[in-house]
Amino acid sequence: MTTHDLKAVEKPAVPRDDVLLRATDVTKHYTLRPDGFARHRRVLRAVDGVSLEVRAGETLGVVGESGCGKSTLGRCLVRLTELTGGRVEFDGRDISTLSARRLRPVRPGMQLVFQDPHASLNPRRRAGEIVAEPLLIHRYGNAAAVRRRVAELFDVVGLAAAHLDRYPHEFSGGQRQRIGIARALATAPKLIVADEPVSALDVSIQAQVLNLFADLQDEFALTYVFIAHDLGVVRHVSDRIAVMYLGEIVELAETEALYGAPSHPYTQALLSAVPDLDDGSAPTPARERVVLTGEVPSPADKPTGCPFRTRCPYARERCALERPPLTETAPGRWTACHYPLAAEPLSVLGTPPPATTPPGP
Ligand SMILES: Nc1ncnc2c1ncn2[C@@H]1O[C@H](COP(=O)(O)OP(=O)(O)OP(=O)(O)O)[C@@H](O)[C@H]1O
Repeated sequence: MTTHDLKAVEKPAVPRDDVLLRATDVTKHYTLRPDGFARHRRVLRAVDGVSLEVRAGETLGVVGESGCGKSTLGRCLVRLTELTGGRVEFDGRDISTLSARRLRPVRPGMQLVFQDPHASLNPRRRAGEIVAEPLLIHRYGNAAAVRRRVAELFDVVGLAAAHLDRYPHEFSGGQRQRIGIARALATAPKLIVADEPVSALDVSIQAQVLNLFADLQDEFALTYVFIAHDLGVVRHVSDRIAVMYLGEIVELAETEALYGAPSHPYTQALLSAVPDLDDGSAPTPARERVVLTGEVPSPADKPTGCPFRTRCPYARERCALERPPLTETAPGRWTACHYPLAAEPLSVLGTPPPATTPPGP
C-alpha cells in the first residue's frame, strides 16, 4: 500500500472538553503460575498505569512493538477484560465497576473490530446472521426490522446484499473485514476500538479498508481508538498517537508533532525504523536514526525505573532508580522520560493528559 491510495481526511475541530472516553491509571495484571523457571507466582504487567482521553470524533492511534499491551488496553477500554485497577469512563459514566447487567445497555455504544476477520467470524454462520447477532442480543426489533438493518449495514460497508447468505470462507479477506465492521456498526456505536484491523489483509486492499473506516467516521461521527504496529498506517488515520512500551504510555502527542520531532527515545527509535514516505506528503524532518537493539523485556520482569532504559541509548543512572511520570513537555505533548528529546517539562501528570483542540480547518 502507498499513501497515494489513501484519501485525505479533513475533520472539523471538536470542542476541547468533548471527551468520550477517559482512562485513568488503568492496569491489567495477570498472575502467572509457577513453572520450571520461576518457583513463585509472578505478576505479568500487561497494562501498567495507563491514563488517556479520547475526544468525540477523533482517532487516537496506539502503537508499540508486539507484546507491549496494545490489545489488552483496547479490551480494557471497552470492558471486554476486567481491569485489575484504575477506571474507564465512557460517555461520562464509569464503566469499570458496572455489573454485567448494568453494562449491557452501555455495550451497544462501544464496539471492537478484531485483527483477524477469519478468526473472529463464526465459520458456521452466514454473513447476514453474523451481522444480525448484536441486533438480536440487544433486541433491535422484529425479524423484518433486523433484516432491513442488516441489508442497510451491508450496503454501508460496500458488501452486496446478494451475499447475505454466504459463509465467511466464501469472502475475500477484505470482504471478511467488512463483515466484521458491519457487525461492529450494527448497534450504532459511538466508539470503535479497532485492533490491528488491516494487519492481516493483503497490502493491496489495506487502503480500501482504511478508506472505509474514514468514510464511516465522517458519516456516523465515530470515535476511534486505532491499534496498530505499523506506523505508516497509524500516521495516516490518527489525530493523536499514544506510544506504548511494556504496558505504559511513553509518549502521547498530535500525530504530525510526534512524527516531526519525537520526544521519547523509544518513539525516536520506532520512527527510525520507518522509511520516509515517497508520497508527496511533507517530508519528515531530518532526525537522528536510532536502531533498537535487543528484545523487549518480559512484562513479567519489568526493569526498575524507566521501562525503556535497558534499550535506551541515552539512559543514565536516574533512569534505573525512578519511573518517569507522563509529563507535558510541550503543549499537547506528553512524555514519560527523565531526559526528553524536545522541550522542557511544563507540568507533571496528576490527571489524564487533556485533549487539546486541533487547529481549525
Ligand atoms: N490472558 C493472558 N494471560 C497471561 N498473559 C497475557 C494474557 N493476555 C495477554 N497476555 C500478555 O500480556 C502482554 C501484552 O499482550 P498484548 O496482546 O496486549 O500485547 P500487544 O501489544 O497487543 O501485542 P501484539 O501486537 O502481539 O498483539 C504480553 O506479554 C502477553 O503475553
